[in-house]
Amino acid sequence: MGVGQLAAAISALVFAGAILLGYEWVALRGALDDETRMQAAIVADNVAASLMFGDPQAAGEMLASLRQTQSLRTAALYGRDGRLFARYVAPGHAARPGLDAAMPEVGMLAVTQAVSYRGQALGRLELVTSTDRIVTGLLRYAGLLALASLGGLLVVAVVMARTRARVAAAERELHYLANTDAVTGLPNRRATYQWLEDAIAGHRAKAGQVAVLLIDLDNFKLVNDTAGHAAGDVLLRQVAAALGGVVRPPDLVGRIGGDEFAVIAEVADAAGAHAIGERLLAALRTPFALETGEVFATASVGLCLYPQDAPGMTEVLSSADAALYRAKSGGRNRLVAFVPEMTLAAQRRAQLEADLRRAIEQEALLPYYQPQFDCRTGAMVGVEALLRWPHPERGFVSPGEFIPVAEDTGLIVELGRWVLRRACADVAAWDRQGAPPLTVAVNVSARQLKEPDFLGDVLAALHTSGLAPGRLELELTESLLMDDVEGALTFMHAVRVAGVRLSIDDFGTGYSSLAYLQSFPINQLKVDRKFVQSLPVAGHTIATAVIALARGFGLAVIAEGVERPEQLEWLRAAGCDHAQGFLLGMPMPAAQLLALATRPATPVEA
Ligand SMILES: Nc1nc2c(ncn2[C@@H]2O[C@@H]3COP(=O)(O)O[C@H]4[C@@H](O)[C@H](n5cnc6c(=O)[nH]c(N)nc65)O[C@@H]4COP(=O)(O)O[C@H]3[C@H]2O)c(=O)[nH]1
Repeated sequence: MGVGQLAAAISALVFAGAILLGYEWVALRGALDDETRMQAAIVADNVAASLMFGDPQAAGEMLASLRQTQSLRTAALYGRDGRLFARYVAPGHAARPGLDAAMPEVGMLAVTQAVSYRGQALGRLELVTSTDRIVTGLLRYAGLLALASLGGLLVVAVVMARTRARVAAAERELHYLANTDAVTGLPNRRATYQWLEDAIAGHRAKAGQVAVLLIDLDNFKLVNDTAGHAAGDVLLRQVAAALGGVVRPPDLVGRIGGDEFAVIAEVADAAGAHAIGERLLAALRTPFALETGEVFATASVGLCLYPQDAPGMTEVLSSADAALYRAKSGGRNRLVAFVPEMTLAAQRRAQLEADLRRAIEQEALLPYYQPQFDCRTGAMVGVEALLRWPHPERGFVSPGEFIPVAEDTGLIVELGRWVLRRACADVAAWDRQGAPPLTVAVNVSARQLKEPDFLGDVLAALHTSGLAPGRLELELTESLLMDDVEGALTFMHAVRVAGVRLSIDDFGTGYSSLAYLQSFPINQLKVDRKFVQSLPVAGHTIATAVIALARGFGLAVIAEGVERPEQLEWLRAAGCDHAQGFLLGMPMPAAQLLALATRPATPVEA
């Protein structure tokens, strides 16, 4: 209990005690008054005869009988003329001056009673009693009250002190929980940002810079998915320890997201910040030991300096984020420092995302179709569906620009579902309008494959359009397959059972191992246009190898990006089954493709 509270409690108790004592005084004094009056009435009756017969001795004896009454001080009987007739004075006390003495002394209570006989006034009797007994009782009562109050105060003070200690401990616990990451024990996002805010606020007058390094683990998701969450937590703790080993107080390492950490350090200049960034990368390049084996948790690091690169907390964070994004998109496992152009790129990207969201809502994107031809017969055998986005201000935006945004934001799931439905519906409609039975290849993103009901989406698109499953070909990229081999295999087997065809896009550009290739239930390999473009001068080694590989595994092979007749000629001679490219047909709107497909002669013969 604080001094102020104690004083308030004591004042309240004193006030309450005073009211109680006052009340008690009035009550007890009233009782004494009643008692004395009653005595006076009895004595008055008894002394009436003495007064009437003028016998003061008998009256004095009668008054003296009151000696048993402890508090009585004097009893005096006055005649009709007001003269004293008889008196009793308690031993050790003085007599009162007379009946008309105005007020009784302090501590005394005086009661007068008329003495009469059959209605005839004979005189007056005055009894004076002391209130000492009441005062003594009240003092005792006040003492007890004070003792009880003190005891109560003591108990309250002890209880309050304990409650306070408990509240303080709970507050400390809450503060810890609110500011600490439960897995690593590092400051969490909130505490890290608070630290940054304080560092910026405290820095203003100082020289040097506050460096913000955002660290994103490159392989964490893979570890979490393959080795389980417990292993993921162990890895996070080891990473936290490794980062902590690089940074010295007062600099801070915090965990600000699933696999995102931040380091806030006060440095002399940009070189100092770079040095920390490099040390962080080096610390994460050493393998971490998990129960399932060693893993490498390399990281991408984005660096931004306050005040050199950004004027405040929000800007410094978004700029570090832009640098981190650049580090990730630039191939990961690297440190990228913020440069002003990144802000523009980030703004452009954010704008693109907003525009894309709107375009998807308004179904403003278009499926274009690029024809695919049989290299031997020259007949059109299929199409590849390629998205086009006619942007109201920017004209056609390249899928190379908006597909990664759609993938990052998850918009690709909805977009991909829509393309699937449109592509199947368009090809089925062409059938009805006299086109040859074309296959339609649709690109699939890794994110779509991870959707639990992607297979359901594929089957629904086929069912709604009425297209035979064998006419739909899903194009999967090598990197997509290697991202989650088990998941991809499960999906591939299921979709193949349904009769849908599978093709590996951009073959030769990823890291697929031949062992995997053997286990993938695919129908076709697609030679990447990078190899086709340098044909026939260069690139033929890989192109020949891919064609041979396809033959070996009993797969069809298609070449994309055929731009020149000699490339087509080379592919035809090398035994490539199908070809697509600007030479044979540009990606075009559905109506134009239908016109081309229903035309008697095919361009490959040209
Ligand atoms: N230089 C050259 N290029 C040629 C030639 N013939 C065709 N191309 C281009 O090559 C790309 C082939 O598509 P991709 O490898 O699947 O690569 C596609 C694909 O990965 C992605 N994409 C496009 N539409 C979709 C879609 O609906 N879903 C998904 N997930 N990705 C899509 O965007 C990428 C780029 O698409 P586009 O810009 O349409 O670019 C297309 C096409 O226009 C040629 O002779 N020379």
